[in-house]
Amino acid sequence: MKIAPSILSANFAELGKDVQRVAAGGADYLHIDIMDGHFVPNLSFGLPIIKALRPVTDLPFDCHLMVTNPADYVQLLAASQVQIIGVHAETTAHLCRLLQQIKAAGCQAEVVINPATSLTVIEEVLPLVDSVLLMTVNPGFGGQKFLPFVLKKVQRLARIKQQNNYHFEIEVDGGIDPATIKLCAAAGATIAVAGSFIFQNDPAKQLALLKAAVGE
Ligand SMILES: O=C(CO)[C@H](O)[C@H](O)COP(=O)(O)O
Ligand SMILES: [Fe+2]
Repeated sequence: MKIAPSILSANFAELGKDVQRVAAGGADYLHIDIMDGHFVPNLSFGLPIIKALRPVTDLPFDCHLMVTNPADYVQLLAASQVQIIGVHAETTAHLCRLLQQIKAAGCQAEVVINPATSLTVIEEVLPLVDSVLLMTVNPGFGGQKFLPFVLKKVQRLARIKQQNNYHFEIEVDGGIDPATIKLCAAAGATIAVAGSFIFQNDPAKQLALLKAAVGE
């Protein structure tokens, strides 16, 4: 199980230091939540923050776009050396084209769905994607409670992946702590995003608690 700390819950007054702390603690990715106040009822941060953080760490940037017009940002994010671009299936009528644009820009394509969105919405594009992010909270805010009904969706996706010999990562995002990461790993998730759990205390210590919970 790989871990992607979400900087949404970092201390913004010392963001660079917090990023270095999670990198030193053994994080596998840096999860960056971009919110526009339209697709989700919250604002977070944008490209200047990504550009400022890029020289701070070699960790791959996993950019979770919670915006109504993700296609407008693909080129800008690729130019800012973001490795993974995650787009919500709910934001576009042309999901296949959007994922192709991400790949053509040289990035890994990640498709994201809300807790209430069915896997059937993304089934046809599964051969195209590098990762599938299943939201385990309703997107928009850190510190929310994990929604256990999504575990069945994780299991179903893991089964589809195995049956078709697909190679995408199965990522979960929201409400991850030592108890819920264990449930997600058992269901077949391969990457866990964690924000408030990691940054509520010493990030390296918190990362170690998550890894220990999944036997790493
Ligand atoms: O996409 C997100 C919210 O929309 C965040 O990545 C997620 O909520 C992480 O925060 P926490 O671990 O505190 O739930
Ligand atoms: Fe996220």
